[in-house]
Amino acid sequence: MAEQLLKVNKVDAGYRRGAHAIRDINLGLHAGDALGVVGMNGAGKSTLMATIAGRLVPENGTVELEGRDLGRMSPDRRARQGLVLLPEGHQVIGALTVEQNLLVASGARTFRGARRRLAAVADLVYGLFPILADRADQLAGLMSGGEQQMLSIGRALVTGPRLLLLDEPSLGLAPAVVDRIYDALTDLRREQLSLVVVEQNDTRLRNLCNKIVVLNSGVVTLSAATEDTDKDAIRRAYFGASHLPGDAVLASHEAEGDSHVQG
Ligand SMILES: Nc1ncnc2c1ncn2[C@@H]1O[C@H](COP(=O)(O)OP(=O)(O)OP(=O)(O)O)[C@@H](O)[C@H]1O
Repeated sequence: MAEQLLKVNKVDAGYRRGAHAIRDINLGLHAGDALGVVGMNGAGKSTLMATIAGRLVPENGTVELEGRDLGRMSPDRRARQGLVLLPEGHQVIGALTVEQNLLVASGARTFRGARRRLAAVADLVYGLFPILADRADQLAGLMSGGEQQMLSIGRALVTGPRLLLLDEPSLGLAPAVVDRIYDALTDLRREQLSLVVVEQNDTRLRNLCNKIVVLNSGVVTLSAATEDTDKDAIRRAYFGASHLPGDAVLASHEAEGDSHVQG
């Protein structure tokens, strides 16, 4: 079998020595895979993403890219290797225009270099999100939450990722906007971009991703091919076998995930 693009091997990580927010995490991803990570508030999803991206150094275990232990490699260097994190919240510079945001995000040292990098992915970025082309000269800070999220994804794409980590890309967005974002992520998968996507709710992840992991209190409680799992199995892993709630509790979580108001 081909070498894994990403391997997370027995990782413990956290914010204080000995107090692990995530424990004994094992994950594997091949090129072209999309892995969905689901879990409730505080389950450890962002901690896992931060650890893969190099913002946190694991206390135990390793994160490997194509078989190479990334050790203490900085997030910037990981991004240059194609491992790019889009953290929670909109990652735009409000005082710059849409196009300037994309140029700055390219990381090129010269304006000409930035233009070249943007030109190389412009068809992809503007094809996914035509509104970014229409609003190229608008200040990013004046755009809606949904448009800012599209620009955030555009900024990540300009860096030329091979593996894109998205932390709750639907957070705070209206369902129609979330649909638009997930359509774009589906298109990116077709372009062979590998993805790890974190959400509190599994509904959209099950359509996008070929693998699903559920985190509960910092540990993996389910790890499966999406086709081998179903909503009930995810629900049990999500809440933990010792605490199976009634439908009302899950429904309220699902409603929370699907009914954010800002677009
Ligand atoms: N910067 C931090 N310093 C100390 N503890 C933290 C920090 N960030 C997160 N934690 C703790 O680590 C645990 C996991 O948090 P994490 O943010 O990874 O969960 P999450 O699944 O991403 O939650 P959410 O869906 O609310 O973003 C929680 O107990 C949280 O309180």
